Amino acid sequence: MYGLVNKAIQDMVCDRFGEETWKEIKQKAEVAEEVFISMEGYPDDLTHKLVKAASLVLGLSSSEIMQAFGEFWVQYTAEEGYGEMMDMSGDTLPEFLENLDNLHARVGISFPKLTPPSFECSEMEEDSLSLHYRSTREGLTPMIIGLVKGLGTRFDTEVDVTQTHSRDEGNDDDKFLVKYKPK
Ligand SMILES: O=C(O)CCCCN(CCc1ccccc1OCc1ccc(-c2ccc(Oc3ccccc3)cc2)cc1)Cc1ccc(C(=O)O)cc1
Repeated sequence: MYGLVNKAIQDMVCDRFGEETWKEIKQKAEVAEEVFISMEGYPDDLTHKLVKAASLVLGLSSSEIMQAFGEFWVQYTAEEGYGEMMDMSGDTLPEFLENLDNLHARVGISFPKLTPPSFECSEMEEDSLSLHYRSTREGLTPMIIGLVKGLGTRFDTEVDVTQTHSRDEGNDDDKFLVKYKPK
């Protein structure tokens, strides 16, 4: 995973809970890195250790941490220089979700070490769609719920996300019912 993800976790914790709490989380995660270099590749396990340690230190479940992080990521990356790229990926929540693989392909051209998940939309209705999420990574599914909620905020759209299929149940992807209503 690119360091931008770990840096975003650090910034979210520091913004919301302060530097001291972040130091405690890094210590508990046994992460020695002083800083995360956005363009460096880091083992996925480091990110999982940060989420686990944050869950213990903050007294929140890993799922709550990942959902909050997914929501934070949308605004954070828009502010960290990827806003234009995201603007090009759609003017509405359903459009953006349909273009998410193209967005990752564009990022991957500049940053070849990117190993993005794949997203596919199906059963498109006026106010709902099914979102399929496939990834080489385990355990980040709750982040997707937060990401979709973050897109609801970005597109000023009421959104409701419920997981309908899980890889844990032997499906080859996670599937979410996304209901949305532009405000
Ligand atoms: O892998 C999984 O199973 C779950 C992780 C899902 C995280 N994605 C979120 C995708 C997303 C969903 C909804 C709305 C916005 C989203 O992301 C927009 C986006 C995607 C990628 C980047 C990005 C940009 C540069 C990166 O790396 C850098 C950073 C600085 C300098 C050089 C490279 C890494 C990711 C920025 C915004 C983004 C992503 C982040 C990192 C990676 C990766 O390191 O492979 C792959 C994908």
